[in-house]
Amino acid sequence: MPHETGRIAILEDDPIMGESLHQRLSLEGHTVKWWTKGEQAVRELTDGTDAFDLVVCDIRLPDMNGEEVFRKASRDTATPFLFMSGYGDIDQAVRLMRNGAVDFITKPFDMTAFLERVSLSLRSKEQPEGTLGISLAMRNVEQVLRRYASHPLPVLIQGETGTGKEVSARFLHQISARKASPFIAVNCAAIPGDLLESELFGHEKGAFTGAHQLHRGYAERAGEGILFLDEIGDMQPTLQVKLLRLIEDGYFHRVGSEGQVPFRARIVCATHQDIGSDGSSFRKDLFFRLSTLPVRIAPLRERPEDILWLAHRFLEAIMEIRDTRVRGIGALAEDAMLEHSWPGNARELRNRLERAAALSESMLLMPADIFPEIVTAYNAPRMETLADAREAAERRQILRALSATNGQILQAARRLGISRTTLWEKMTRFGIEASGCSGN
Ligand SMILES: Nc1ncnc2c1ncn2[C@@H]1O[C@H](COP(=O)(O)OP(=O)(O)OP(=O)(O)O)[C@@H](O)[C@H]1O
Repeated sequence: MPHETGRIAILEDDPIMGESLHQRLSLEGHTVKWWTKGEQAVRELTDGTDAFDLVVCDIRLPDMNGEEVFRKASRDTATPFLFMSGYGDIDQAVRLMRNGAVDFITKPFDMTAFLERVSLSLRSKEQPEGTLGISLAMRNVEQVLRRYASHPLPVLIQGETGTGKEVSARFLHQISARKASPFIAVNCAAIPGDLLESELFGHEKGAFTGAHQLHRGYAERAGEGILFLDEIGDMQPTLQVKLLRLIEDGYFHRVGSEGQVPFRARIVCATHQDIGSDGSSFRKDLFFRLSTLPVRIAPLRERPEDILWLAHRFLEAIMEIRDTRVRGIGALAEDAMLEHSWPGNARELRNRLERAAALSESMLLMPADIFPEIVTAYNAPRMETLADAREAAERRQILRALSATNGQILQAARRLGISRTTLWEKMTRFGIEASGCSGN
């Protein structure tokens, strides 16, 4: 089973568990570091001497809680955390995932399952391949980002949770001249407000009790790259003022210093909140600055063309690294996916497929594999007219053909055995959008 290798840190106080994870990960070809104390982990994760691709972290530790370690180490949120939680810690683990951890696995687990989670976590931060989707909406996003790529101005990415805001920000980084410089991701909701200032701007030695040495913040460490401020809507008002000043002046002060540090990175922010609305308490002047170049990522339900396209990409990635019998998605499961409203967007789609691939016994995924909770309702006979049933089937078949041809309308029409004009007419009638005016 091919897999990614990387630099992995383990934070586990149990000597037997720690030793066995260390041995196994080393055997798999990873470079492994093992800490038994939270304080040790925080120190090494934040002093900038070593960079890790993944931290595998126990939630219960003798000196501090794994959540605390994650918060403190979120000074380097670019490092993904995979949590190992006991059954009673699941709520906490889920909360941590919402705050930026990549994944969690419940103890006790078997080693194969653990290694799969590690591979998936390592891959979760992989660079996008250059295409964000086949829907008109996502192609527009891609075009807009390509247009924005060469500017130094801030970009504001808005969209529901899980729509792919961070994926889009990383895409922007990859297609820009800043590619060779860092992409520093900061989850503003994951770092307590009073800590965020010194995390962003750094602090001088002796700036406050406990500031034993000079600390360079994210703004400095981003160099000439991208400073990605996720969940910007959660930033405290006092810090909003400082961010505004940084954008206007082009420099900032480390906490406890009068000296000016030039800011050379580009700011890209993301939020699922409507921070520009009248009802929002977010500073209007900052909003206008940040949203100079706005991008809106539509929810998945508004771009059904991307559902199967994403599903097949996710499944292929899962099949590459997982020992699964699954080789594809059955037609009924595809129908069910096209009918689902995807409140958790692309993240929900990925999670459902991961679970389905892990649990399914068959080669083709069935609706029950992907939607175990609604399968009864799905199987219940629904009474509809023949005309409605025919239209629904036609719509699904068109979406399948578009997914299989990466949104190429001429090719999709050929596959469907109809003319391009007929396909256009049907797509318009069914409210399906696609890119294709130009020679598609
Ligand atoms: N266009 C895409 N191509 C490939 N993977 C995607 C795409 N969009 C989203 N994903 C996957 O869906 C998941 C969620 O994406 P991402 O973290 O970018 O969303 P988000 O909008 O930033 O979420 P949040 O609001 O919770 O921060 C990730 O696993 C990501 O890899």
